[in-house]
Amino acid sequence: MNVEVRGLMKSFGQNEVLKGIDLDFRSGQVYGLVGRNGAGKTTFFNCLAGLEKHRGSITVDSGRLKDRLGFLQTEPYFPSKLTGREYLRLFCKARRVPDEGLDEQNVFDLPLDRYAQQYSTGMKKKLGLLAVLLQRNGFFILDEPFNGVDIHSGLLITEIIRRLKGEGKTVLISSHIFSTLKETCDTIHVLNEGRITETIGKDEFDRLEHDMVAFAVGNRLDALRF
Ligand SMILES: Nc1ncnc2c1ncn2[C@@H]1O[C@H](COP(=O)(O)OP(=O)(O)OP(=O)(O)O)[C@@H](O)[C@H]1O
Repeated sequence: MNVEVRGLMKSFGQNEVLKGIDLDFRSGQVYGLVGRNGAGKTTFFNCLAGLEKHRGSITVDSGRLKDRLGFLQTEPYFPSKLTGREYLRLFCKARRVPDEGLDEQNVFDLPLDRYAQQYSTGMKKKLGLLAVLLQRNGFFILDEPFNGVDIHSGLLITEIIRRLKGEGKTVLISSHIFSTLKETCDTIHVLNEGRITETIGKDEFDRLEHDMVAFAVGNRLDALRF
């Protein structure tokens, strides 16, 4: 699924968070979006998902984005009194895909008959991811998919992203853990003060990481006595 974003702008009152984003997302590609806390990554995702009003255009090569979008939010929301199994069924029903074989497809070994709201942080993330995977979407936005998940699950998620790419899906990830982006992405976009300031291909990931360490650490700690 190919998606073209042009001149996307979003403000909250006087706070101009996105000041004109132009990006292209292509089938079979994995994109990373990095930026400091508050840079606007989640706001950008919410605009793509149609959850926030914005200026600018989002064009899709076929159909409507929202009909093929799997959006894993940073903190997925779960209604009370809904079990993991019921949550997965609800997602399948929304896309009219079969909800059979949920136990076999429960690759994260989640306790599907417990209330999802009572899951741990990592379990909630994995349930949210499983739900959008079962829907067989074409475009995935994964907002911090590795946050809070254990090492085994992190490895599994890395492999899932590789396989989504192999299936020709489009994947957009944000993560504060650079190594996970290095392992999964083809391209990384840097969001800074409302604009995309750098777009980096695989061969430059090490250089970007080096620049980030230099900027983040530099001589900042010299004044700290511990
Ligand atoms: N609903 C809202 N109302 C007002 N301001 C908002 C709202 N949502 C986000 N913001 C502001 O927009 C800016 C970008 O926030 P956003 O959550 O998109 O950043 P982020 O890059 O995802 O940050 P983080 O890495 O911490 O998750 C911040 O200044 C934030 O306070």
